[in-house]
Amino acid sequence: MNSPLKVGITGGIGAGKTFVCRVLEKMGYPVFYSDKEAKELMNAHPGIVEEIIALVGEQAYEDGELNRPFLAEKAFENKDLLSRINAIVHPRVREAFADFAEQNAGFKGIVFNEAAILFETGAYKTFDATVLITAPESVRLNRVVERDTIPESQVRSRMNNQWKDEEKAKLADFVIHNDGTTMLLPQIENMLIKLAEIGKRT
Ligand SMILES: CC(C)(COP(=O)(O)OP(=O)(O)OC[C@H]1O[C@@H](n2cnc3c(N)ncnc32)[C@H](O)[C@@H]1O)[C@@H](O)C(=O)NCCC(=O)NCCS
Ligand SMILES: Nc1ncnc2c1ncn2[C@@H]1O[C@H](COP(=O)(O)OP(=O)(O)OP(=O)(O)O)[C@@H](O)[C@H]1O
Repeated sequence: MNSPLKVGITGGIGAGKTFVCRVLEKMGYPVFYSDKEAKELMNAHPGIVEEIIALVGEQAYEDGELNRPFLAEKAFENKDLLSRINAIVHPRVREAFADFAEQNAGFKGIVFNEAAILFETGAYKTFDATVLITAPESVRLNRVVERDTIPESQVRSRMNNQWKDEEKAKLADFVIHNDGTTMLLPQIENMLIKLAEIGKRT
C-alpha cells in the first residue's frame, strides 16, 4: 500500500485543534494526537523518565506520575529548559507517529497529526501538508480559562512560547478560521478536497 499523505494540524493554545480533529475523526480520518502521546510517553517511557529526572530532579515525578504543574511552572518560564524537555520528548513522539502512520494507511490515504508546536520546532518540514487553526488571542484565552479553569497568566506564559499566528500562516498550506463566527465545516470540506488533489499528485 502507498504511504499515506501526512498532514500536520497546528495552532496556538485554545485555537481549536482538537475540536477540528474530532470532526475529522468523525469523518473517518485517522488522527494522531502529539500532545496526548507526549503526555503518555512522559509518564511511561523509561528513557524519557530517566532523562527528565536527570534534567530537573526527582521532584519531576510524584507517585510515578509526571508532576505536571511543577514542570509547567518551571518550563514555561524558562525557554532553555523547555527546549531541553522538547529535545527529550519530541524524537520519541515522532517515532510513535511513524508507527501510527504505517498502521493507519488511512481513509483516502490521509493521516493527520495534531501538534501544538509544529512550525516552532521545524517538524512541519516532515509533513506533506500543514494546516493552521486560528482564532484571535482573546478568544483562545477565554476558551482555555474556561476549559482548564486556570488563570489567564498561565495561558499567556504558554502563548509566549508559541509563535504568533501571522508567522505560522506564512508557512501553512491551509488556514482554518475557528473564531466562533466563520463556518467551520465548509472550510474543513474545502481543505479535504484540496488534500485529495495533493494525494493524487504524490
Ligand atoms: C511542560 C508540561 C509538562 C506542562 O504540562 P501541562 O499539563 O500543564 O500542559 P499540556 O501538556 O497539557 O499543554 C497545554 C498546552 O500548552 C502548550 N504547550 C505544551 N508544550 C509546549 C511546548 N513544548 N511549547 C510550547 N507550548 C507548549 C500547548 O498549547 C498545549 O496544548 C508539558 O506541556 C510538556 O511536557 N511539554 C513538553 C512536551 C511537548 O512539547 N508537548 C507538546 C508537543 S509534542
Ligand atoms: N468552533 C468552536 N465552537 C465551540 N467551542 C469550541 C470551538 N472551537 C473550540 N472550542 C472549545 O474551545 C476549547 C479549546 O479548544 P481545543 O481544546 O480544541 O483547542 P486546542 O487548540 O486543541 O488547545 P490546546 O493547545 O490547549 O490543546 C475547547 O473547550 C473546545 O471545545
